[in-house]
Amino acid sequence: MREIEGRIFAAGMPVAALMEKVAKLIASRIEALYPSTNTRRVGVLVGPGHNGGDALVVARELHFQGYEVVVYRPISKLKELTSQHAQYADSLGILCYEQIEQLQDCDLIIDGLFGFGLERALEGPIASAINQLNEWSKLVISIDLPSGLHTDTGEVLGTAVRPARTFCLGLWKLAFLQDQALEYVGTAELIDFDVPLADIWAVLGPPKLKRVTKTAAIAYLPIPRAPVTHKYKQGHLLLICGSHKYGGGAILSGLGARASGVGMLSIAVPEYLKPLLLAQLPEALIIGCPETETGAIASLPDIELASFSAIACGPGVTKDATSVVEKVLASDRPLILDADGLNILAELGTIPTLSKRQAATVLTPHGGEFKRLFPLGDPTKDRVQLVREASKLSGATILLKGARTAIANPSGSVWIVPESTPALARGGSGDVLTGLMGGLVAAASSKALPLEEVVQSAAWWHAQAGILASQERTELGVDAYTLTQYLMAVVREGVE
Ligand SMILES: NC(=O)C1=CN([C@@H]2O[C@H](COP(=O)(O)OP(=O)(O)OC[C@H]3O[C@@H](n4cnc5c(N)ncnc54)[C@H](O)[C@@H]3O)[C@@H](O)[C@H]2O)[C@@H](O)CC1
Ligand SMILES: Nc1ncnc2c1ncn2[C@@H]1O[C@H](COP(=O)(O)OP(=O)(O)O)[C@@H](O)[C@H]1O
Ligand SMILES: [K+]
Repeated sequence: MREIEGRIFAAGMPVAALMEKVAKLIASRIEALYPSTNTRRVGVLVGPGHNGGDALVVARELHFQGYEVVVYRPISKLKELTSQHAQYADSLGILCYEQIEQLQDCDLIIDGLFGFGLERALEGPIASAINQLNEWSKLVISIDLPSGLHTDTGEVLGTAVRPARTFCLGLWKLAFLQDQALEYVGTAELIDFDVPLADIWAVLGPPKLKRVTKTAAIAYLPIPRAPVTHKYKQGHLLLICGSHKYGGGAILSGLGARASGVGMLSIAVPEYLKPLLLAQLPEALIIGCPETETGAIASLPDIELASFSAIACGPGVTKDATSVVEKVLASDRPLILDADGLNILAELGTIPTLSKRQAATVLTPHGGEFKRLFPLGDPTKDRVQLVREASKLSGATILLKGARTAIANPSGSVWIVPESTPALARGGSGDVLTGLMGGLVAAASSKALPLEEVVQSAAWWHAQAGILASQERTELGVDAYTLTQYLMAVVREGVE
């Protein structure tokens, strides 16, 4: 952002003019959301840099709109432009305090302490003031970033403001897409101040980090179908799932795969599950497999793996299905591995095993599985960086599940699903994703859709179904079976 901003300034845009433009946009959003009729007294936290400058321009605008504005300015040494705005605010009679307590009776607090220029951990009186503010549980909104968060990793540097809403300026800062920052940012809104595309490209090159949008996700679904086609042209998925311990995962993945519209669906399960699966998924070919003593799938009988368009393996298989996982890894079919399929891969040795694969592999770990597969660092920290590194090392597409699921590809690109719902944090919802993605990857062969795009489509679709279900049924009403029943509605709304 700093480099992009630098290009804009070098091209002739005055720094002060940009600050004015940005702050006016913020002020008008505040006026729309919190009219002065109900929000009388506004406290503005002003830091030493241009985040503070923005805040002072907002303070001035709100003052002229009839709000009663007071400022808290804990650091007296200000950048020049910020200092000029501070002087002008003083001249208008806007009161300025060095103690946050003076803002305790405000209806709204605007946080302009630090933006992307925060360099080191907050400590001392500023940190105490932020902690105090958080204890008041007041309505707070942050400019650009909650003060205290690292703009890229989203890590809390010492302490951080917890606003109800954050106006992110210009381009989404990476922090907004990192799980660890989400409990801080509140509702995130982008304030678009017309950053020229040419400057973005000049600094970042072709986009390597992408937010999955509805348009991109829908574009890579296998629709519309060719008018003349047949079931084998629409892909054939082999789903390998289930055990005595975990039977339901097979049904959930099967229902996820059904929603993908895949032409043919074969499901390999332990023999005992066959009648149950047949009852739930009459259209599927159910392959009953011999079982280990522990009730896992022991082997895949008489199956020609090469005849499938894709294989998805893992939900509910348990760690005793090693030989099956070895067999699918050795096949030349696109493979999606999930759940214990991943734990088995980790035991086999992730990177040496994957280096022998001849076809594309997609791994869909949650944080715990990721750590076992790739002991690279803590996946609750800078997830985007970690998942990118894991994909580079392994040559596989890695989908790291979470509140902001991140998908990295061997090409170096990372996709992030920018919207989801904690309603999905529930046993079985990942199984649905595996089936859905498996079906889409298999069906993609009919339209020669690239794997990278298909995986992001699946992740988006899954998250949107969760959102839709939780809107209708509350966050408590999205069990994994219900989730499968909402998949179709997402696409119907998307293509309308
Ligand atoms: N392109 C953009 O995104 C635009 C950004 N603007 C604003 O400019 C901000 C960035 O401005 P700056 O680069 O001045 O950075 P900040 O305003 O984020 O803060 C940097 C200042 O804080 C000091 N500082 C850093 N860490 C500290 C710590 N731990 N304790 C005490 N002081 C510390 C630095 O010495 C520096 O003076 C953005 O966040 C945004 O609000 C807008 O004015 C215009 C457009
Ligand atoms: N807090 C959250 N917000 C949004 N999505 C979530 C959240 N927690 C989990 N999810 C999603 O729910 C699914 C859980 O999958 P997983 O952990 O494999 O569960 P299971 O193995 O029980 O099916 C993933 O798609 C994940 O991204
Ligand atoms: K801020």
